[in-house]
Amino acid sequence: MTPCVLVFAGLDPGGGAGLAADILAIAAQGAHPLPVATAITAQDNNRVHAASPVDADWIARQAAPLLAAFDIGAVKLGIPGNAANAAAIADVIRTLRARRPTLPVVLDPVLASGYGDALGQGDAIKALRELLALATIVLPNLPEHKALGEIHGTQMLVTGGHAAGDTVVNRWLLDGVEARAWHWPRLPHGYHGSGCTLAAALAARLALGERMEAALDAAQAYTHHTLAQSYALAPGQRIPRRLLQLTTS
Ligand SMILES: Cc1ncc(COP(=O)(O)O)c(N)n1
Repeated sequence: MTPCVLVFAGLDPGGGAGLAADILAIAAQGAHPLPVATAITAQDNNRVHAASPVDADWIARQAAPLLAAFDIGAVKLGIPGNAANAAAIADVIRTLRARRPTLPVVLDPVLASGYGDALGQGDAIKALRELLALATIVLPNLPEHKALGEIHGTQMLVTGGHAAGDTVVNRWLLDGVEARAWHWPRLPHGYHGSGCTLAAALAARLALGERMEAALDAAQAYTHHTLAQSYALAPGQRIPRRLLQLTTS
């Protein structure tokens, strides 16, 4: 059966990040996305102009029919929008975990856009706190890792895209101790939605039943490929190519 990944994330109508990115990245792994909207945003490939959370009631309302009808193999968390939405998402996860205690939950702790634009209301770290405690693995970039610190009992993949150098080093930490590091050749551009792509692909791989190390391998290789094959819609950040191109030779 095709496994489902329940996604909580914001809508980027530019199609570069958030739900649109997650849907493509999950489908590309062979899993089925269940996209629950947490916020509506106004953005292009570079800047976030505005973000508005959905009513917190609508988190449970969107998720309820999905929980009733579908077998959920993993959860991917992007921006919650505000603290009330984060609490409602945490309730959904607790319901799912009561059925399946080992349910993988992948959290992309988005504190701001690449340019530092806000993606929600209120203190983003405070809103994430309850979700961080429920996550199986958290994928912070270097600035996010610095802001969050270590989270006891939670695995992390700290992505090194923000450091200098010809290689991007992604570090897998178990309780703060490095289990493995991956080295990827640095690509020459900036990308919109690369963090979303990696977290969504990882959640899909876990839903497909892969073990964490294999899933991390596959999700990073896929993400690197989407960046290497990226395309431009406008000057500035490029868009990861998340769907394979069919050749017609
Ligand atoms: C709705 C939404 N969610 C997340 C991001 C961050 O994207 P990135 O993966 O580039 O950090 C974004 N720009 N918009």
